[in-house]
Amino acid sequence: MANVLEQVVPDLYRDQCWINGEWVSERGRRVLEVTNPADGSVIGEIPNLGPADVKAAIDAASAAFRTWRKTTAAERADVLDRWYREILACKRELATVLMLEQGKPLAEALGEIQISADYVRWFAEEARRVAGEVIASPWPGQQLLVLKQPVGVCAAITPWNFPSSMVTRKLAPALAAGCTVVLKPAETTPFSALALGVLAERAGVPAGVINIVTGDAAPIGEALCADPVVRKISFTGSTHVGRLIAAQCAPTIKRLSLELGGNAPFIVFDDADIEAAVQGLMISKFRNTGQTCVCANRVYVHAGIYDAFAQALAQAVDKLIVGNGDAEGVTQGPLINSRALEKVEEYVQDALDHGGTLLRGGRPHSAGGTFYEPTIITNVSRQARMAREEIFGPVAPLYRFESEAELLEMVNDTEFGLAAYVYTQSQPRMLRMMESIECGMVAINSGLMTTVSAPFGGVKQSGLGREGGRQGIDEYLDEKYICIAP
Ligand SMILES: NC(=O)C1=CN([C@@H]2O[C@H](COP(=O)(O)OP(=O)(O)OC[C@H]3O[C@@H](n4cnc5c(N)ncnc54)[C@H](OP(=O)(O)O)[C@@H]3O)[C@@H](O)[C@H]2O)C=CC1
Ligand SMILES: O=C(O)CCCC(=O)O
Repeated sequence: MANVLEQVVPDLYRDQCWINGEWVSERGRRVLEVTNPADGSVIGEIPNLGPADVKAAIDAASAAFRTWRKTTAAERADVLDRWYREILACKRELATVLMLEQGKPLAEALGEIQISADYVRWFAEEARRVAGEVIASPWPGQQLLVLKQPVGVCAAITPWNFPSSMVTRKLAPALAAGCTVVLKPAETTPFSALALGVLAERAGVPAGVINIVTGDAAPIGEALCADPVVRKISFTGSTHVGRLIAAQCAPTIKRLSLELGGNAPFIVFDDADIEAAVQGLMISKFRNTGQTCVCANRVYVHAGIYDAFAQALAQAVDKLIVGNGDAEGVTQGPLINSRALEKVEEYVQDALDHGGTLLRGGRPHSAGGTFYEPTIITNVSRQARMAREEIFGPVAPLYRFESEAELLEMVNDTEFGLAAYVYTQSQPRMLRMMESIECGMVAINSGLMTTVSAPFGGVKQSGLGREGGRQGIDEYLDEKYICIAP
């Protein structure tokens, strides 16, 4: 009997990997079941590929690189543009796959598919704008040039929280630059990536330019990191795995883009528009049920408005609707799996043990499974684990501050440095904050900053490199200096 995905999206469902333009089955190996986090039901199966299959994918990418790198920017832009159109034409089906494997509400899934497509279009445009440099020579008659060339075979390892947009945010700039790719999507959410592969094939992406392998992350990751043919790895996921990948890539000195964990401060000054700040926090904190790396992780509220803000936030949280992604009006899906649920439960208990007070939620949701109640905890201690570690769940911890100096000391007291949010009406304060917070991205009076045209990424242990923006394509280009004597 056909499984759920096969029934719902027959044209986009693949339970095979894509290597050298062929759809490859498990070849007698184990298959892995993929479940819907909303109810635990099995929605499909994927091959659990081993190192030999990964090697075949790398070899295919290497062979394809020889010709793909020689295509013109306009040719690559045309292929990407066709991929963009195929994605948009299947927006609803792709959103359904995403919702079923990841759990996010359908409206959010549709939004993710739109931005996935937009990354492809953005980098189709950027492909044409890659330009080198001519440098003023210190030697008479000599020419000094800088060429930009594709890095080579790249590997992309993508997470389960944005199973579609993280794929195109990596693959589109790679292809635009002239690189070829081996993609390993998260085991929990592989079908969005495989469906994007189907559409890439329809768009005419040549065999071997994109290869998709599925299975256990550790051996596949190791094979990708160890192979000298792979010249770059782009990874999004936990800082823990990011460190491991960096260490595994050290022997072959690969280029790395690492988009890792965050610990975003969300700061509300006493001159802020409280209503706007609450609306911003609802987006920043509760989008994707708190499972984004830029989610507000620490909410700092000035003592003068702390109680009023907490009350307004509680009223907004009361309006959230928890449930299956396809149910009318649902805003909060399940957590990705039982490990994620346990982690959230532990962090909440720890915050309460450290003196925090529950204002809302604080328990698994009555819907069961991995659903968790949208939660607010006030008076959270700086010693609580959630002050230092990424919660990755629908929990808003509130901290009180009095002075800017005290605030900045707390805000920067973290190994992470991805995103920060500041709500204030004071321009001098905005300037001081945007200069002083140690992070890669600051949103001022806004709870959402991700867009294809801006460079996304962190400092400190939140990662290396930038994705999106005009910077995103540079991650896939090497610079070659040429010195020409007469
Ligand atoms: N920056 C971000 O957006 C993300 C941050 N996180 C953070 O990590 C926490 C734990 O989540 P978790 O899913 O365990 O995070 P992981 O870092 O384990 O998973 C993220 C990605 O890394 C892959 N991966 C896991 N182990 C390896 C490995 N040894 N080599 C190569 N790739 C590997 C996973 O593949 P597979 O799924 O197949 O195991 C997945 O694709 C979250 O609570 C959150 O704090 C998690 C995901 C995304
Ligand atoms: O969590 C991430 O790794 C990416 C976030 C993308 C977004 O903000 O939409």
